[in-house]
Amino acid sequence: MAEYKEIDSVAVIELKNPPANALSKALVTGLNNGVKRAIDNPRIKSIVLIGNGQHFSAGADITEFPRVADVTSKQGVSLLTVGDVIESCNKPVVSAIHGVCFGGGLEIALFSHYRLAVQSAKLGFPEVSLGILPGANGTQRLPRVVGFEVAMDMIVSGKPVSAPQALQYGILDKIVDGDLLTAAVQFAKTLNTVPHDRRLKNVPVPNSENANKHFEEKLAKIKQKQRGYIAPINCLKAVKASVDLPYSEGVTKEFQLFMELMSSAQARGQQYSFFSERAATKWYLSASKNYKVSKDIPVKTAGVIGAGTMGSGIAVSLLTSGIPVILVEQDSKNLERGIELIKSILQGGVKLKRMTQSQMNQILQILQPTTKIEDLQSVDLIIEAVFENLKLKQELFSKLDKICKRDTVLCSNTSTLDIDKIAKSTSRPEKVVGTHFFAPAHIMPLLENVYGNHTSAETIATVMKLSKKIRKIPVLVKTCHGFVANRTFFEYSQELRFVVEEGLLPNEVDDILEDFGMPMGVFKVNDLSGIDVGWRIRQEQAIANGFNLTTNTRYINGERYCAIADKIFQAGRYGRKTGKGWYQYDKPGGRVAMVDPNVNNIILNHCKELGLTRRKISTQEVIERCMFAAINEGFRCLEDGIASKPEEIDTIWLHGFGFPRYRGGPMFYASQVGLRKVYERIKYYQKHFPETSHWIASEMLQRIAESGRNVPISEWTKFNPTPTSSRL
Ligand SMILES: CCC/C=C/C(=O)SCCNC(=O)CCNC(=O)[C@H](O)C(C)(C)COP(=O)([O-])OP(=O)([O-])OC[C@H]1O[C@@H](n2cnc3c(N)ncnc32)[C@H](O)[C@@H]1OP(=O)([O-])[O-]
Repeated sequence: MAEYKEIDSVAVIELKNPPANALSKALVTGLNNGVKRAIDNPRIKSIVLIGNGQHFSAGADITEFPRVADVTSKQGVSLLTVGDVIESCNKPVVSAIHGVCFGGGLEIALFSHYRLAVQSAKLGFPEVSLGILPGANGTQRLPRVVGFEVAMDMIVSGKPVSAPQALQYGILDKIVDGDLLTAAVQFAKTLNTVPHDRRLKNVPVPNSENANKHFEEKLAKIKQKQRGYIAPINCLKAVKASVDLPYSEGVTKEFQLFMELMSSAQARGQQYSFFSERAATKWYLSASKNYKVSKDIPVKTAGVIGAGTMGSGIAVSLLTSGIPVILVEQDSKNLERGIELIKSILQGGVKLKRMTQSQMNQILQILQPTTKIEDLQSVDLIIEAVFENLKLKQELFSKLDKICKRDTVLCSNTSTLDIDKIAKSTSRPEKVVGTHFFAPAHIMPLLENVYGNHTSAETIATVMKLSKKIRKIPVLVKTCHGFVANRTFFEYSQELRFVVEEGLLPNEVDDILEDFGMPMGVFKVNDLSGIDVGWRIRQEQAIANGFNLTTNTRYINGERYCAIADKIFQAGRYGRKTGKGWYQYDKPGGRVAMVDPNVNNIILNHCKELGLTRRKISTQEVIERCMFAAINEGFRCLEDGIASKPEEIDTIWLHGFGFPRYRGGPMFYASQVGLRKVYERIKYYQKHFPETSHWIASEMLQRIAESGRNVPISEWTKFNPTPTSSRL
């Protein structure tokens, strides 16, 4: 776990816990033993700490977190005990850093007396994203190196800094070229004693004159931008303690704030999210088709068809990852508009200093716009982003099948359509796959990849690998109407329209959702995506299923239907783009949403016409109805084999819909509420709303709820009544 060796007068202790040298109990004990052995050996004059493999250390071992005392207490060997041993050691200790040096790893480095790194190293305190704070004195030590403001920014944001930036801040003493171990040993040999100010607890926090002002400003920002999150606030308070209190009292304050977080439900949600988004990327169809064994086709060139908002965003994701793109539109006017869109997205990146003008120009060099679809004949992969219409997509795929080389992967950016129906129009169904991007495609992290009955493992491996290359979080699901994202979101939003029909106004519902932690209420989301878009989808579905949808429709095949959204559409209110939808906006395309009495009139008149008596609806009822409807559908996705584990559904909601990370995702939320209670409330709503089939409880949910025990999420799928053998 920690390997000890001696190079002349230098003891080298190598942290070894693949893949990221997480500081497990065993590693920390090994490190402690190693440092003590070096201290006891009179021939040893200095000590080098270095990481084995790709990283120095990714920090404390998150899998051990439930045992809080092990991580922080001074009993047994904890990060703090070994930290004290390192800092008080009379032989100079040098941390030699490569890869990542995060969290507890950086705390070890800050207990060390000197820090060296290679140019590519990254250093930071990501704890805030796990719902905690750097509880091994990181909040007290970093400010003593970089000052209050920089420490506050680093710890509250959780964002790492590059080695050159760390050198500038004074976190690093030196950046070294060539072999890190050789350079670190050489450096360590030049050291004899440990100067007083190399033990950070002896050093005052520099540049802290304006700490109160910075504190207040940051607090206000957190409350506005990270509404509901408690970790950033405790991180901020802990860093402030480094200025307000002597070191020994500061660490006590840090411990108290740390324990508050560690025992919170938010930390459980955020730590679950860390593991669930990793679990979600591990796809498995069978022993011979899974993320471990299936080989991908390298994507060296790509095509994007359709240069609208989605197509342009997708092209930007590929281009900025270094993949040359051939962008196809049907005429030069649309193509020109797409190019301008791409340029304006990239220009935004330049403005935000995410790239330089010259990098932007280089990116544009690998963009090849064209109106000739034949130009796609030799690309490795194509993503189609045309209008959401099955016939149109089938015609396009049939054409591509004839034009493209045999092993080109054909992807559809459909958000709902059955991949098998699209694949049927080609002679290569094994090469057809869904890549459902979320708008804006160059920003939203989720990529819902969808396989059909004939999609090959090689094709799946290709899109899953590509997703990571273009910095997306991929989830693989099976084809069906709406896949997981839209299937579950549909039930959530439909239930909220019913709530409006029964008594609340759209802004009242949105306020409740935003207080719950959603970044935007569902009616604001609707305005953003376009009320006309939803209307068109409903109309197409109605035509496909042979019924006539009017603004008087109340039931479809016995199912409750709410026509208020259709009435909003009929009033010419298409959403933000027209300056009015469920809300009134400051201008067409504007962002400031205001309550509009005209909308309230449409809703009230609708209820009057139908003879509906409106009632007061509690916050609890609103949350239960939208969340439990989505959760029930999530269980049905598991039953149908559309999702293979609850973590996939949660990752989709976290990264596709901005579900609050501290609640883990809807399925984790259900586990926290308790599945017995969720099930009972679903039964209750079924009794009250028998004309809504999404209240028929999933059999899988029922089985778990009636098992009489608290089944952990990892075991839920064992209760699947209809297991699809290939997915288990
Ligand atoms: C005392 C209190 C104060 C201290 C608090 C802390 O330090 S809090 C900690 C603060 N630190 C963080 O928050 C850092 C979190 N980690 C990261 O940011 C990234 O994992 C990475 C940059 C280290 C590697 O990225 P990458 O894209 O190359 O790879 P990848 O992301 O797929 O990970 C590979 C495998 O390593 C696993 N694993 C990783 N770290 C840990 C860990 N700390 N623990 C356990 N496991 C960890 C990960 O689960 C995965 O396992 P799997 O699925 O293969 O079984």
